[in-house]
Amino acid sequence: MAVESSIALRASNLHKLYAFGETSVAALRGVDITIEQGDFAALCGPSGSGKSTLLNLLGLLEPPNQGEIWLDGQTVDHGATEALDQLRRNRLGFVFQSFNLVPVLSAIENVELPLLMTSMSSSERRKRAESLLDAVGLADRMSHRPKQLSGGQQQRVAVARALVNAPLLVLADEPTASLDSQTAAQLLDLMQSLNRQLGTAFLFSTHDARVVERAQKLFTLSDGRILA
Ligand SMILES: Nc1ncnc2c1ncn2[C@@H]1O[C@H](COP(=O)(O)OP(=O)(O)OP(=O)(O)O)[C@@H](O)[C@H]1O
Repeated sequence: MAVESSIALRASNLHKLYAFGETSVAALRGVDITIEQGDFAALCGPSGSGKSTLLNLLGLLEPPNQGEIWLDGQTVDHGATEALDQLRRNRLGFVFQSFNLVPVLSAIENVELPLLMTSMSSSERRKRAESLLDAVGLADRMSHRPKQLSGGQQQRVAVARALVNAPLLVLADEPTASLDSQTAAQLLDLMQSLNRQLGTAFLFSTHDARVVERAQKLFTLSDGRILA
């Protein structure tokens, strides 16, 4: 099914069930969500309401038990592993609460990582990674390893890495949760300015009221459903 071109991602009637032994948990129970190009959107809700599960499904990291996802106008086929990997690599970026940088690589090598699977030349890769590290204010930290950087700086590297493949949408799971409030505010300023500058859509989950305030769009999850 084709969807309108201003829509970055749409999901309909998503269900996710986790089963273990005789018990199971319905983490998502019929979620509909639309992210338009250029959105700066937040997903909030109490612990256990399904925020991470929803981000994992929208990030094509896990398949739903039921429901459909359209990304960049294409219906996602969860069985087509290679096409799924390619779609994820080319159209999505990820930021995690715990930064998830590779400790033995420098900041610039971490940012270049998503480009290694593309046909881009090494000089072009380096140029893109440099320009993104510059954009996140880390031009003077390119050769530092993650442990030589502060938490806020590490998360900036992660934001640069998420954007290096020029994705349509960045999914960020509690991106400010490991940061103090001042650093969290600076990271949000940065994400917001990159959102405006590059037109990349952002969807981030959060518990933090200050993060929620910045969002143009707010989705509230409760017990596996999005509240109207
Ligand atoms: N891999 C898994 N196996 C089994 N149950 C899971 C798994 N992942 C999540 N769940 C369950 O699904 C429900 C939703 O979890 P999820 O992590 O999506 O919530 P959340 O809103 O992100 O919570 P938090 O804010 O605490 O991170 C919870 O009841 C959780 O225990």
